[in-house]
Amino acid sequence: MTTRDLLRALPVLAHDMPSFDPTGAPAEPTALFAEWLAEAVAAGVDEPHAMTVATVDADGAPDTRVLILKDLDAAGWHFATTSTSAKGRQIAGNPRVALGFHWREQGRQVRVRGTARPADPAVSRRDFLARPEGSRIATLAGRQSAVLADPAELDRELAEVRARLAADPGLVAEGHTVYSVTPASVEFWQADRERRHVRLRYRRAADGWSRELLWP
Ligand SMILES: Cc1cc2nc3c(=O)[nH]c(=O)nc-3n(C[C@H](O)[C@H](O)[C@H](O)COP(=O)(O)O)c2cc1C
Repeated sequence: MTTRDLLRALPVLAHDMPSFDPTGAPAEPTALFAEWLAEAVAAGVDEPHAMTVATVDADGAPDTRVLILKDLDAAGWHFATTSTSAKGRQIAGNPRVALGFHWREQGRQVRVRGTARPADPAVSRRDFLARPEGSRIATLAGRQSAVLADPAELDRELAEVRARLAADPGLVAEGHTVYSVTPASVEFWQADRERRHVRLRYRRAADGWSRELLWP
């Protein structure tokens, strides 16, 4: 079987999915996102807090990777990473980002477009200290996205950091940064088996949010 045949034999949006009535949608996109996230968790969606984060580099070329959503509040969607990583440098050069969530089991997609801002250093510090030991060791070993010339170097660094952390449990990785994404637009997409998908887009307006339906 060719890869093409393999791909074309795979079903898509063929399972039972919830319906979405946009007429009853809340005025704020964060409220609808919180509802959908809670429903995704209740439905047993695997890693519903994993999202694709798109950035652009200094040449305007897009880049994406998966990150974990750490919080959602009035400031927006939060994630944590290293400011000196590829994405951290890209955000420093151009803070415009996009987030993508895909909750396969429910046929749902949420797209957020907005601006990322680093949180107060005290917030990032608290976030770091609340992380499991393994995550702290990995971040303290640092240099995310730099070229790894020799895997043995990583093992040495991890062992060294583990010893340093045991001696000083309050160690904080300098570059660990919480970013919040202030949304400019948020789109909620609900699949339909008959392909009559529902799309609701919120756009920031002078006095709150405008809401509009989109053709599927
Ligand atoms: C499910 C999943 C969750 C991840 N969560 C994070 C995260 O919260 N923070 C992070 O820095 N990298 C996370 N990663 C790794 C990133 O996808 C990426 O490889 C890393 O941050 C380097 O990205 P960059 O080179 O674009 O800076 C995660 C990867 C996966 C698959």
